[in-house]
Amino acid sequence: MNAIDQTMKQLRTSKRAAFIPYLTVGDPSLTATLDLLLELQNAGADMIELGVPYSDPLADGPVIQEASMRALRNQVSVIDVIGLAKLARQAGVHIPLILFTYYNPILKAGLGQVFKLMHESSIDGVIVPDLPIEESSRVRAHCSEFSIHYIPLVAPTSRERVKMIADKASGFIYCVSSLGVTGQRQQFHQDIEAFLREVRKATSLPIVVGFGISSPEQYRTFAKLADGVVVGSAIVQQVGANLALLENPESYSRGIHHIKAFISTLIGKQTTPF
Ligand SMILES: O=P(O)(O)OC[C@@H](O)[C@@H](O)c1c[nH]c2ccccc12
Repeated sequence: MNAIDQTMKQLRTSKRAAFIPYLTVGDPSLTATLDLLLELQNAGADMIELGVPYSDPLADGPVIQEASMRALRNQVSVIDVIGLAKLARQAGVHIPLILFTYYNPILKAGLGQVFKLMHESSIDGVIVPDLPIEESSRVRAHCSEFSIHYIPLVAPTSRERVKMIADKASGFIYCVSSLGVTGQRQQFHQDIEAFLREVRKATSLPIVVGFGISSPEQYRTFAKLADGVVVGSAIVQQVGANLALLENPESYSRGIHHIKAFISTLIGKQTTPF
């Protein structure tokens, strides 16, 4: 059984939604990302989305776009991201890791090579937001070869496609809460609850919701409606806000602590004083 399945099974027993943070890997450095992975795990993350920086992130808002540009200044490639996952495993990150990448970087790196390396790094799932399910057979074949879950996105506008997408999915279904691009928001799609109920009817897989979730209230609301909640931009924004601290060895741990405090508040855990 894949680690994602085990985690979702345990969470179902304890009646708790998975907390799934997203980070842009290499922002502002690979070292900082490695430390943040450990901090996220300590703060209560149940799985983590490892974002591959990309020059044309069409589904991303300004926060993740800027994070991608910062990481690309360090020339972070999809191979570097997979290599970091391996280092994270050696450093004690044991929760499931999901590679989050646009299609171009893995196509250019070679799907066979990418999936072999992902397997060696114990990466448990992959999300490719710009790969339509109709064109995903090659990626899904590589996923099956290494028992890596292929996690598709479904949007409130793709209702008639939900069943077809769900039938080709594994791990969980990623339901985006709103139309448009990633980024913190006050409003979500007007009938998001009905949409989540429809997705639940179309699959026996866990359903996870993401897009725009950035406050403890929003987190609590969605944690009741889904089996997992993804938070990306709000956390990536905290990395951007603490860049100066993170880029100076003297204040680095203070920067990490600020991000950790934000996450603890977001998911409703008490923080230890610095
Ligand atoms: O950033 P947000 O609004 O919290 O949404 C999650 C998102 O970051 C992450 O899952 C993601 C990053 N890039 C994406 C592109 C498409 C869909 C989802 C994503």
